[in-house]
Formats: sequence, C-alpha cells, structure tokens
Amino acid sequence: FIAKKKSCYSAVEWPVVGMLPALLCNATTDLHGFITRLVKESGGTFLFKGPCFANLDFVVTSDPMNAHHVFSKNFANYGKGEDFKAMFEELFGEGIVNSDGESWRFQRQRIHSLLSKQGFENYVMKTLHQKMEGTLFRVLDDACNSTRGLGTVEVDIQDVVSRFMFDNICMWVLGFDPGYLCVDRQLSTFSCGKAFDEIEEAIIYRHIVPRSIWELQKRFGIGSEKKISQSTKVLDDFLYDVVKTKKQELHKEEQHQQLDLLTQWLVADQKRESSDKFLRDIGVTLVAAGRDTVSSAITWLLWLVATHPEDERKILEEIERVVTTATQRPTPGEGLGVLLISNDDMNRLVYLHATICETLRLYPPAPFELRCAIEDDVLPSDHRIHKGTRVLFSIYSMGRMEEIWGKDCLEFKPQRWISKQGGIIHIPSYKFMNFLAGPRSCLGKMLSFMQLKFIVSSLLWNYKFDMVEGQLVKPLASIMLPMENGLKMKVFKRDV
Ligand code: HEM
Repeated sequence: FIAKKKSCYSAVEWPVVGMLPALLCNATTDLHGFITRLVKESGGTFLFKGPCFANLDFVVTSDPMNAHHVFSKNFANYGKGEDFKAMFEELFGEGIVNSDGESWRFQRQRIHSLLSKQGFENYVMKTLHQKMEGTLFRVLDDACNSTRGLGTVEVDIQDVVSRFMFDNICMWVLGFDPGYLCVDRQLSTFSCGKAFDEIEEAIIYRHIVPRSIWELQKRFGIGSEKKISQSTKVLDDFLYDVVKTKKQELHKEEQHQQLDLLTQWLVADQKRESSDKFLRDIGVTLVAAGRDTVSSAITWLLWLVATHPEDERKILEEIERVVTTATQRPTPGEGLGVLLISNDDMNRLVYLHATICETLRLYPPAPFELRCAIEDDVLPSDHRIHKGTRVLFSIYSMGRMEEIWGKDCLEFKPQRWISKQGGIIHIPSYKFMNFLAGPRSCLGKMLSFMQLKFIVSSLLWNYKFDMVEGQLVKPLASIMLPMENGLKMKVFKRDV
C-alpha cells in the first residue's frame, strides 16, 4: 500500500482500509491520547476515514462551538442514531441513554420527577452514610498500615470504590444492597459489577471495527462478543429477578413508600404499562449512569490528590474551617466517622468543589459522546455534515485544549476554577462538557456533586492515601474511563 494522505499525526489514510490501521494500533495503548493529538493538530476537528466498505467515517471534534451547535442550537438534527443503538443494545436496551424521540422525552420527564421527589435526596445521603460507616471504613480500616506492623498492605482503591458505588447505586435505584463490597472479600459472590465492566470494555471494540464484522463475531460468539453475551446473561439474570420481586411486592401498600427509583417508577405507572424488559432497561441504565461516573471521578481524584500534597493540605484546611462543630467533624485518630455536612456548609467547600471540577476536566468519566445527523448540516468549524454522518465529541480532548484552558491545560490546578472573590468560576457547559450540554444534559449532576463532596471529604478527613511506587496509572480504552491497571495505594489513618 502507498499512503494516500497523511492528514495528521500518525493517522495515515490507506487505500481501501482508510485510517483503521492507525486507530487499531493506538486503540489499546493510548486511545484518548491518540485522538487528542489528532484533533489538536487539525485545529479541533478532523474527518476519520474508515474502510471504504464499512461505513465507518466519523467527524471527530473537540471544538466547543461545534458542541454548542450539535447539543443545543441544532439539537433537533442530531440523534443517537441506529449504529449507536445497535452497539449498546445488550446493555441499555430501550433505556434513556439509548433512545430518541418520544421514548426519550417520556423517560427524561419521569426520571427528572423521581429524582426531584421530596425525600429522595435524603434517602441517597442516608444510604451513603450507612454504607460508608458500615462497610467502606471497615474495609479501609482493615487495610490500614498504621494498625498493623505486618509490612506494607496494598489495596486497589479503584476496585474498592467501584464496589462501594455499585452497592450504593443498587440501593437507591433498585432498593437493596447486593453486598458487592464486603469486609471479607471471599464472601462476595456477586458478579454483576464485573459483568458491567466487561461489557463496557468490550463495547469500545464495536466503535472501532466495522459493524458487519462485530455482528458476524456476535453471531458466532467470538472474541469480545462472546464476553458481551456471557456478561449480559449475568446482568439479565440479576435484573429480571429484581423486577419480578418488585412487581410481586407492589400490592403491599407499605411497599409504595420505598424511595428507590424502580419502585417509584412502578408506582407512577398507573396502568402497569412498563414491561419487564423495559423496567430492566431503566434499572440497568440508571445503575450504569450513577455507578461508573461517580466511582471513576473518586478514583482519579484520590490519585491526583495523593500526587499533589499541596492540594490535599488545602482541602483539609478548608474542611477544618468550614465544618466546625464536634458532632459534624470527628477528631482524626479518635474513631472513624463521616463528616455530617449541611447543604450550606457543602456550598462553602469551594476548594473541594474546584478539585472535583479539575479532576473531571482532565479525566472525564464519560470520555466520548456520539451523535448522528438526521439531515445535511454545516458545523461552525465549516465541516460539511451529510445526513447519517456520525460526529464523535472527544470530551477527554476538550479538557486538554489550550484554546479553552490556557497554556497550562495539562496541569492539575484546582485554583483555575476559583475567582478572585473566592467563588467557583462558571464555565459554559459546551466548553466543560462532562455533564453534556443542552436538552440531553445529565440529570444527575447536582446529585453527583453532593455525593462526591460527601464521600471525598470524609475519606480524606479520616485516611491518608499514598501511592504504591512503580505503577503505571493510565486510562483503559473503554466507553467509560477506568484506570487500566487499577490504583494500588497504601492507606493510613489520619492522626493529626
Ligand atoms: C460524575 C458524575 C456524572 C457524570 C460525569 C455524568 C455524565 C453524563 C453524560 C455525559 C451524559 C450524557 C450521556 C449520553 O447522552 O450519551 C449523562 C446523561 C445522564 N445522566 Fe449522568 N453523569 C454523572 C452522574 C449521574 C448520576 C449520579 C445520575 C443519577 C441517576 C445520572 C443520570 C443521568 C441520566 C438519567 C442521563 C440521561 C439524560 C438524557 O439522555 O436525557 N448521571 N450523564
């Protein structure tokens, strides 16, 4: 083959196969870095040419004006598209993130009203509180180095946080605690959390090979497709069981008081119109929406704080200043306890808020967003979009653009979010796209910040997390942004 055109860094376009070799070559080593280099060198937007037989062309962009156009101004012209739906069919089915039109509108309105229902926020926070003191702190305590003298104990914080969040989300979405995180790991036989991870990791492959190929592999149960079908079975067995039990118990009046989202969804269904399959899709979508995102943010934040001690010191000083009374703030070293922070105090944790934003900027839990054009269009960057063209937004690259964040865009600097007056600087959502922009933006943004502040402040107040030397921390190529090798840390009780 002779290279036809070298459009930008290492993305050579070959006859017949287009740029697919470059994508496959970079996909496993540094997918997000590869895309970031390409968008930077092409001024923010480039056309990825797939194989000529495969309908795999994408416009890839990290240009905020394109984001504003697609997600807000010309929202009606961009949907998820058939390819997206096919890629996520096993995982989300007809759930909100995999639907367009009337079904999407109906689910959005219903979920919005359930999340705003009186008492729901308190229920989430109470659940978190119980699970932190009852399990998370006990697991971390067990791993604490200061209490042992048995040599270094290492713990994979990513695994612990992800299990912890899975249990939490199951409690407020499905109404029960599956016990995925437990003090004695041997006791946890629950395999659903792993099934989620495996499907998400395998689905990225569907983004980078032609649909005809992965569909063929699916038919014969080969490679990553085999993994998807095995893990889907684990997930389905679990969720259909939950749905069946919920429906059976609904005739009991007291059951209607349960605040979990699935029960409340059924209560709102006056004519019992939701099928088991639809309820399964809603359950799985909400569990995924809340689990992967928040646990990813916590894990990356703990790593960034452990490697930036000055920022850790500022967060602790702020907690000391803001959370004042003894009952709210247990003394470090004298027994563990969550910080009971009022909503007002929560709003005063500005440095912590800035640290969360800065973590999300550099390590967005949802690193991509895909849309498909319904009619021909022209993007603000002057790129022509034909009907059916897919536009891939790299949120990961957007967080690393000098044009938005300045020359120090690659540095971790929570301070950049704080104004001279000491408040949080507002960045428009089409520049800071972590929760998306426009009518389809995330419904759980406020809840996420509350949870993140609550969990992170209590963790940092009670424990010190030190990195285990010699590990390579980098994102895994997946539809979410977990760390490829986990996050091994040594945990110490704080005693100052
Ligand atoms: C750090 C935490 C979170 C981040 C970064 C995040 C990010 C996102 C993003 C990027 C989308 C757009 C997905 C798409 O259209 O493909 C989204 C949608 C959504 N998120 Fe979140 N999310 C977070 C937490 C949550 C939580 C805790 C919930 C609670 C249930 C939630 C509920 C939803 C729902 C229901 C949608 C679908 C909105 C729609 O399609 O209209 N999210 N989120």
